[in-house]
Amino acid sequence: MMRTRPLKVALLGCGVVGSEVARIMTTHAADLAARIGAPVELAGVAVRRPDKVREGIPAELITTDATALVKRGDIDVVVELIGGIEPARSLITTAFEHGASVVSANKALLAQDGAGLHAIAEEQNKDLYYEAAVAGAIPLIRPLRESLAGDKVNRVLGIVNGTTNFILDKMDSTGAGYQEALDEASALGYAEADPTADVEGFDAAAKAAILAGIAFHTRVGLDDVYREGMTEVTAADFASAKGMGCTIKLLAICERAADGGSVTARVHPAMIPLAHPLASVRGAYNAVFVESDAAGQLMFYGPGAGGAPTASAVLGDLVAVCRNRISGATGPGASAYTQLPVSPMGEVVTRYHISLDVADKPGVLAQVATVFAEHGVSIDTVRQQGKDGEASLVVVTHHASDASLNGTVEALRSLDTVRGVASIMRVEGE
Ligand SMILES: NC(=O)C1=CN([C@@H]2O[C@H](COP(=O)(O)OP(=O)(O)OC[C@H]3O[C@@H](n4cnc5c(N)ncnc54)[C@H](O)[C@@H]3O)[C@@H](O)[C@H]2O)C=CC1
Ligand SMILES: N[C@@H](CC=O)C(=O)O
Ligand code: NA
Repeated sequence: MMRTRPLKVALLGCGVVGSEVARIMTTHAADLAARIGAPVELAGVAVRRPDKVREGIPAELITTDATALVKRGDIDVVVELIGGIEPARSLITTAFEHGASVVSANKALLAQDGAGLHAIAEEQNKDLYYEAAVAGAIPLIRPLRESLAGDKVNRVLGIVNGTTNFILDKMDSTGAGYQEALDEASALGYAEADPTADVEGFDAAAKAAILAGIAFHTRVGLDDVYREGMTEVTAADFASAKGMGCTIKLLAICERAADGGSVTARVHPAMIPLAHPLASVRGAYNAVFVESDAAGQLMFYGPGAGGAPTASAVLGDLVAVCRNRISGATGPGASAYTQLPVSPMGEVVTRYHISLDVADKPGVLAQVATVFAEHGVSIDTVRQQGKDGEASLVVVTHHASDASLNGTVEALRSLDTVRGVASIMRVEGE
């Protein structure tokens, strides 16, 4: 039966995502009411620039005082879409304290203080939902928190940043320059307010921290995630990758150790074989593999960024939270009972592609091979190309620990015959 009193929603931020949330709330109002069992009313919209024309949003709903809005006391759900740490954190906390549940897309904040916010939500018996915070429109948080709650997840691996995938795809498929591709991603609403968060891997690292915490029922901080961005990836790296039948993607990889006693989380560019499903993830799309004991391998794929796709995930959360308000229930809270330690990057084991500039003279190859052997790093393939007394040597290793590989590279740099280490890239997905 339809409840007549509407559920009141306060929207904080009306930018790329917020404006789409407001639009869908208006255009789909009747369907949302039918699915929830009560009308949902936009009761206030906090913005920074009140003079901007916002089609479809009555002027009387606009305010620049977000704090007063979340303190009103008649608000059922606060939808936080301003981003950043402050004032977002204080506004969410105040919202809980004044009786509202919260939907957010703010991965930076959730990675930094998800535990604290969950604790306040639980204290106040309110919901905190954030499907849009990881992999945009793709249902991933809810499947991990709910659908897979009876299984044991061992690995989460994928592309979780739309902007960098868009840039890498453009560089690879059209030969576009890095800056040109980044400008286009920003214009399309994919990039963060400061795109450094995307290209330096901070955004993907925040998502990895959130995913690892939920997947392994533990707490993984932002500082626990090893992070390398994609600004150093060059056209030469793409050429090398092509030579190996690979492409380059920025990956987030969260793993439970084989003995189950610890976890790792990392973000870095990696070569992956063209035949791997992640290689064909184009533009701002994301794709994430989840491996678990009973389900086996699951793949989640879809738009990872952009106003409307992200708004879809926000609206899904809004419906869930509204349903909970009506039934008097709350959804699942934080689950960090395993308290697994996070191992350092040095213990991660993977394969590597190393490109060296060396002197083109007899014995160099043997010298280089000896350094690898001395550090316990086994070589899979070596390719050598001569150029005017110099040569480039491309070594692909078998699985080795990051610490052994770093030791090898350090020793290689001290050889007279090694002029430089042109690039080091991990090889995943084989
Ligand atoms: N754009 C995307 O594809 C995705 C964005 N997100 C997240 O969604 C959130 C919003 O992102 P976008 O809409 O892209 O950013 P945006 O920069 O387009 O919008 C944020 C809006 O909040 C406003 N704002 C900032 N501080 C405010 C304050 N104190 N009071 C009122 N308004 C304030 C800004 O003026 C701006 O209009 C961020 O947390 C972002 O990380 C998540 C997934 C995808
Ligand atoms: N800037 C982010 C937006 C979505 O989370 C991205 O590009 O993935
Ligand atoms: Na999502």
